[in-house]
Amino acid sequence: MASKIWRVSIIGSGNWGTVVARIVGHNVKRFSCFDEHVWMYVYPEMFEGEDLGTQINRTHENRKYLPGISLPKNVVANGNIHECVKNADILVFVIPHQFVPKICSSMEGSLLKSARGVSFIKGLFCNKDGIELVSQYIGKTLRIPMNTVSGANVANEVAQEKFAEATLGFDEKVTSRDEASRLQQLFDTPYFRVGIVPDIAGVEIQGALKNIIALAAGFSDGLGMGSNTKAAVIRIGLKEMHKFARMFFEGIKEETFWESCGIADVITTCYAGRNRRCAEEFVKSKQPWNDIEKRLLNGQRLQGTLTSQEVHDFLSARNLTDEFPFFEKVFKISFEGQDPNSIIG
Ligand SMILES: NC(=O)C1=CN([C@@H]2O[C@H](COP(=O)(O)OP(=O)(O)OC[C@H]3O[C@@H](n4cnc5c(N)ncnc54)[C@H](O)[C@@H]3O)[C@@H](O)[C@H]2O)C=CC1
Ligand SMILES: O=C(CO)COP(=O)(O)O
Repeated sequence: MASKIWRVSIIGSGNWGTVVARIVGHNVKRFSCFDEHVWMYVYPEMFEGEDLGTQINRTHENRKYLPGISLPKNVVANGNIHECVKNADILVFVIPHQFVPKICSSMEGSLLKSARGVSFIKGLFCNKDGIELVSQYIGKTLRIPMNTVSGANVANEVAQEKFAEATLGFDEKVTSRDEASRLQQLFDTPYFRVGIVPDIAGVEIQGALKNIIALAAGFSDGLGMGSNTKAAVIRIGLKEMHKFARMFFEGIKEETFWESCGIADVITTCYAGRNRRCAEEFVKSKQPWNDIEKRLLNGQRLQGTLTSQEVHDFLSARNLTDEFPFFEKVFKISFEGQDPNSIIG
């Protein structure tokens, strides 16, 4: 595998998906071990009277999800999932997690046997029956080895090349250090520094759960509380995130909580993320989540509300909601009309 030229496909072209495609598009030209063309799957939709993928290839800009940022010309948008993935050695998944099952089923039978994947998705599949990381779900469904990347990465800031860090998690049983380093090369730039840790679950679970903490931070902002309150929300949220990760995933390394995928992502999301912004608006406007998402995000998707529901279903099926009172409060404020003031105290 190490001497082969890797062809890369990006599955996703939303706000973060487009930034990841931009980074990869630049990086494959820097290293001879990658094919210089990068496919980017664009979910078919019309924008400004034109098919979005066609517009991206004409303008080299994703004007719907990342306006004002140019894409390198070697990133080629395509609305046909089979064509995007059939020759790919590396599949980079960056779509909202609710769309993963459908995308995976549309890819089945199209992949190279040697393909492998990296998930940049921040979400979780959990319900009353059990819990699964998104990367585990993709790996099992498509029968490919998976890795994961997560970090303090508000997309619009990374797009403007403002310095950020991220963490690449890999499983030492299926991905060698050499392969993990080559993946690191694919994503690392001087303004986007990617560290590697042999701990997929530790990296990924935090990326999913921090979105619940961000909702609480948004409630606090919506109530007009100050920074001490928000710091309290972050502290309590971090403790529950740590407890949840430890309780339901074996082998998570303590050091991973201190990487970009951990505490740093909680901080940035609680100050600059979409979940925070929509939660502030939820408290102020008292409108339903769907209306707020449509009004504020122009087609981008929230992950925290769904994750809050999923975590609640999972915990309540096991009579464990009392063990996670903070997550439970976020759920009740979000979906059962509980007073947002109850987030603290
Ligand atoms: N935006 C950000 O700042 C960051 C996002 N992430 C994570 O990356 C993942 C992807 O997020 P974004 O790229 O920001 O997406 P986004 O929030 O911009 O969502 C829009 C994307 O969803 C696609 N979409 C809409 N309906 C669809 C359908 N039925 N089937 C398939 N795709 C559909 C759209 O075509 C578009 O590509 C999420 O898990 C998010 O949490 C991670 C780090 C930063
Ligand atoms: O994950 C993010 C920053 O690291 C972005 O979070 P939001 O989805 O809340 O914008």
